[in-house]
Amino acid sequence: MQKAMEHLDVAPHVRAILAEPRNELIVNFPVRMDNGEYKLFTGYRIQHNNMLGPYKGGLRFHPEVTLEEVKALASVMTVKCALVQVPFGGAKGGISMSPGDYSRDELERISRRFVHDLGNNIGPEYDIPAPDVGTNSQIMVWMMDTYLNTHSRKDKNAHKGVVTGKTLSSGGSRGRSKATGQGAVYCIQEWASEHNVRLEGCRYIVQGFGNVGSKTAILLEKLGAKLVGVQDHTGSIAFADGISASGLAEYVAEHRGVAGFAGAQPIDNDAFWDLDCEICIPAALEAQINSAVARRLRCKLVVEGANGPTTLGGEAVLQERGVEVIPDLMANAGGVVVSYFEWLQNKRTESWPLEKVDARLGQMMRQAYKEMRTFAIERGVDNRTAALAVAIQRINQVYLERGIFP
Ligand SMILES: NC(=O)C1=CN([C@@H]2O[C@H](COP(=O)(O)OP(=O)(O)OC[C@H]3O[C@@H](n4cnc5c(N)ncnc54)[C@H](OP(=O)(O)O)[C@@H]3O)[C@@H](O)[C@H]2O)C=CC1
Ligand SMILES: O=C(O)CCC(=O)C(=O)O
Repeated sequence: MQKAMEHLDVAPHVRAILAEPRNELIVNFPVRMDNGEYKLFTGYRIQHNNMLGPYKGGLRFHPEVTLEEVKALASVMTVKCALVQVPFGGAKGGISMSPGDYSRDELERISRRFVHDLGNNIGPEYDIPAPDVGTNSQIMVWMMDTYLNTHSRKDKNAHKGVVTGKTLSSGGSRGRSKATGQGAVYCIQEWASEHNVRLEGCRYIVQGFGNVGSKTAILLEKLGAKLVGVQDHTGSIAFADGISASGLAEYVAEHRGVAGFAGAQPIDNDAFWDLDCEICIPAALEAQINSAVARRLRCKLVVEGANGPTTLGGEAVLQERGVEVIPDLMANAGGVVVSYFEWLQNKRTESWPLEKVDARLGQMMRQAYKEMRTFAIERGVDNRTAALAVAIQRINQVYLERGIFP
C-alpha cells in the first residue's frame, strides 16, 4: 500500500487511518463437544475500514488463523471493495481450528456460539461476514439463523443480509458459490484478449482445490483450457494431456483431497511448481509463492485466487522474469461482488436469475480490470501497485470530501 501511495497524493491522516484496523474483536467462548466436555475457542473479527460502506469480509476456520493474519486479510478487503466499487468497507474474521476435526453438530455449535458472542458487532448495515477457507454456505446459514434468533424476535426474515454466501434456499444468491472463480476467469479472459492468447488449449495449474480453486478450474475447462497440475494438502498430481476439472471436483468432494485421483499421476509437492504451463492459479493460503518458488515457475501469468499468495520477494522475482500477476484484490473480487448482489437481493426481497448475476459481475470485473491496466500502463507500474492505487485514490477522495469527525 505504501508503494502504491507513492504514486498518489494521499492525505497523511488517510495514510495513518489505513495503516491500522478500526476495531479488533477477540471473543473466547466455550462450546460443548459431542463427548459432553467443553472446549474453549478464540474467535477474531477485525473491522479494518468502513468509509465506503458496512464492514465486509469472510470468516476463516483454519489452524493457521492468527490475529495478525486476520488483520492483514481485513485490510485487503478494504481495498478490494474500493477497487471493484461495491459500497462496502473491509473486515475479516476466523477461528484457529481445523474444521475436519469436528463433527457436523460440533461445527454448528461452534458457528452459532461465535455469532452469538459477536453480538451487535455484526449486522446487515454494519458488518457482514461471508465464507472463506474452511467455512461454507451451511455454516453461513447457521450464522444467519443465530443472528436472526437473537436480534429480530418478530420478523425472522428481515436482516437475512447479515451474512452472505448462504445456500440458495436460505437467502443466498445464484452464482455466489462459483463467483470468485467466475471473477478470476473474467480477469483471465481480459488478460488473454490484451495479449492475443487463445484460452483453448492454454495450460494451467491450480494450488488448492476448494471453492475458489475448483470453480476456477471447471470454468476454465469449459473454455477449452487444459488443467495440467493440482496441489492441495493431500499432495500433488499432474497429467500433461489434461486432468478433468469437474471429475476431480467430484472426487475431492468424496475423498477430501486430490491424492489418489485415478485421472492423473502423483508428483512431488516441489515438482508441482516446475510444471510447464501458461497460467498458475494459487487458490489456497498466503505466502505460497516466495522468491524460490517464483524462480521455478514456468508460466506467463499468475492469477491470485487466494489472498496474499505471493510474498514481496516472490513478486520481485516474478517482475524480474516478466511474469505478469493479476493480484488478489482484482482476481478474487468476484466473491465479494456477488455477496453484494446477495445483500441487495435480501434487502429488496428479490431473487435474481443467474444470467443477471453473471452479466453484472462481468461488467464490474471488466471495469475494475480496465482501470487497473490503464493506471499500470500510464504510470509504468505493476498490476498490484495499480490496483491498490485505484482503490486508495477512491477511499482518499471520500475522506477528503467527508472530513473527519472531531
Ligand atoms: N470463498 C470465497 O468466496 C473467497 C475466497 N478467497 C480466498 O481464496 C483462498 C481459498 O479459499 P476457499 O477456496 O474459499 O477455501 P476452501 O476451504 O474452500 O479451500 C481451500 C483449499 O486450499 C487447500 N489448502 C489449504 N492449505 C493448503 C496448503 N498449505 N497447500 C496446498 N493446499 C492447501 C485446501 O485443502 P484442504 O481443504 O484439504 O485443507 C483446499 O483445497 C483463500 O485465500 C481465500 O481467502 C478469496 C475471495 C473469496
Ligand atoms: O464475499 C465476501 O463478502 C468476502 C469474501 C472474502 O472474504 C474475500 O474476498 O476475501
